[in-house]
Amino acid sequence: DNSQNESDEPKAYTYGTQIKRFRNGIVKTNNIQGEETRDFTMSDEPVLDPYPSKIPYLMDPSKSIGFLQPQEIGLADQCFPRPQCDFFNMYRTIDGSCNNLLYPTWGQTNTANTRIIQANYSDGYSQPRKAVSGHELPDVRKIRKTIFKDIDKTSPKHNLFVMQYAQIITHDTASTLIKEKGPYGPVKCCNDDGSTPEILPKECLQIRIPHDEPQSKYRCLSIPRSLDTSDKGCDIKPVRQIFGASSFIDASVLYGTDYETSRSIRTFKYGKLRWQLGPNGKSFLPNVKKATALCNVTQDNTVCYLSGDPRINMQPEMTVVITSLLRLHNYLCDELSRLNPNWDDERIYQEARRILIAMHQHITYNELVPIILGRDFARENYLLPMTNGFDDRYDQYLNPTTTTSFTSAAYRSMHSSIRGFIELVSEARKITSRIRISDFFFKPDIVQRQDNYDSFTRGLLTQHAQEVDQYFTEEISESAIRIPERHQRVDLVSIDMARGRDYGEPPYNKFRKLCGLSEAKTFDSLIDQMDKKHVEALSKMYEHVDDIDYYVAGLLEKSKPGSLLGHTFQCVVGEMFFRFKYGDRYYYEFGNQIGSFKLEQLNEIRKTTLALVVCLTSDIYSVQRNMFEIPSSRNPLVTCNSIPKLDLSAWKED
Ligand code: HEM
Ligand SMILES: [Ca+2]
Repeated sequence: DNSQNESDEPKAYTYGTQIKRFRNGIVKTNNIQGEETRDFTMSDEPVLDPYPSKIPYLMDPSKSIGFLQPQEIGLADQCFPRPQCDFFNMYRTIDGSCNNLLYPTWGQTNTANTRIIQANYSDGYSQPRKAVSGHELPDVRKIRKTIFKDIDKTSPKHNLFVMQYAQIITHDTASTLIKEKGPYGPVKCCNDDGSTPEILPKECLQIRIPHDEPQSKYRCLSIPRSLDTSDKGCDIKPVRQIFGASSFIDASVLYGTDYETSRSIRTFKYGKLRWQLGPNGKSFLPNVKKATALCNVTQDNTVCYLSGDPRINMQPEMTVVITSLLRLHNYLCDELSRLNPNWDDERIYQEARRILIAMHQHITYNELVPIILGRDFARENYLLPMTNGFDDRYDQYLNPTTTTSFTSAAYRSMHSSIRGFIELVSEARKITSRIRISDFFFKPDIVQRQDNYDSFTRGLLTQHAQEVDQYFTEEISESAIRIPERHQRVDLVSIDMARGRDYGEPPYNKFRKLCGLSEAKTFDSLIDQMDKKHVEALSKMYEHVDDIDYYVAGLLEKSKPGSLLGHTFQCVVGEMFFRFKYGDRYYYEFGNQIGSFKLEQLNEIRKTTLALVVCLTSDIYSVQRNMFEIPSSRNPLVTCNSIPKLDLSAWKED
């Protein structure tokens, strides 16, 4: 009887039918009309991981313990009204609703995150986890100061574009909302003068400063807890977090996730999105010149951009890449109106949006995913796009909703790849200046000064990323969101750990089990995934091996061959990208769906590269083909003229 112990017994029946169904689809290759891609960008790339692991969904079901039952995964669905769906809508909705026609709230904005392992709250409802002994877990700031120091270790091969595109995927698929109102008014986790409130409101996460750190009265780190189903008056147990973005990889960062925003950024002429001309005659996102919590302008003549996502002004490189998507959208509109002069604004907007999303998904699965997860792993788990034909593996029973384990730990680990100083680089690939990133949080003005836009982009292509490891730049762990007038500094790494506890993430050991490893009985058994010194660090920090935070141990794991991530992060991120793909009815490679492309259109989309997008949307003359790797003799700069273009004539209507 496995009803007694939630996660100890194999649940062969969990997902049984769906697994079989998907597996049949895969095993019987005659079901697939096309071929999986082999290597696109580097044909001589060797196999790095001869034994790539499988994501939980594709693993032997008896091993994928820890999964919730389908009805538990969809537990929060009952909290939200069922939207009315138009079954014949060729285009995605803005908020992601009705993507799944059976479960129309799956992936929809302002619904709840889902989980892949049952939550671990100390009260079974919403209070953060405690140690097995019943004591408090170690303070996150203490862990941060002891284990996650600032040591410079750059990736030999990968550039900062990996970091930046990865963050775009984050904002596309997740947006944690926070509790803003408590019973006694707005939630304040830190006083205005930067000191800690004497009684911390229960809507706040306690982040204590360890005693051996220099103390200051004005050093408050506490942060609000995230908004959850109980705030929406929905009493499910344990709570689920509400998120403010559509789960699907649908460029909602550019287009918005609610109808009001999406309309506010449209011109309603020729399908185009609103733009303004920068001083150099190039288009930039609309400048709203309005200070908000997420844009720190003090004077009227400075810049605050508007786009589909409020985090657009967070840091300049984010702004640069979203600006390139804006330019791409408007370029596509020009091309489509030239081909189809009779199309109205709505038609052009929707078609350009559909093409842009497809290009964005293609870059994600063809270029980014193989870098983050490893090409062999990506191939093993059916994440690579096909070279021709349609894919018919849409799975209506696969829930694409963003999971808490992905956002609070596995994918957040890439905060480790951030550089503290950002290089601006000339066409001759000389560094022309270097900025300190914390000077430019929420101050995007710099992007449209002189030719900075191009220089930032070249910087993303030539500057090495940091390794995804236990080291984090103090630019984010000591000064992210430096607000000088409020003496407030934030430690993003401590927040990451605290957020995991806020979400009720189970400890590391559960993820070992989920991902096909054995549950560690003692600290020493962790040695299969990490160096001895890390095992020791963990055993000094935590009382019990079952206490270890997933985020912490995951970052200490050795990375898998060809991947930026260790075993359990690769597993959970892999699972998520699988769901974002096979759970998205509008995924660009699917045939036989209402929103499917024609085959000749699909084959054009497959020519998309990040190189093409950068060439189309900037004044840069040369780029490397493999855009997420540093230029080298194997990955030389080539002129933009030599990058294959898309021929949009397949979109011309008779
Ligand atoms: C300079 C760059 C970046 C800054 C300043 C930054 C900052 C932040 C902040 C302030 C949060 C919210 C923390 C919270 O309250 O829980 C966050 C969340 C997050 N970040 Fe970053 N981040 C950066 C880059 C990245 C990158 C490269 C990734 C790559 C995957 C990433 C992944 C995430 C994820 C998954 C979340 C959770 C999102 C959510 O649930 O809303 N971030 N980041
Ligand atoms: Ca989205």
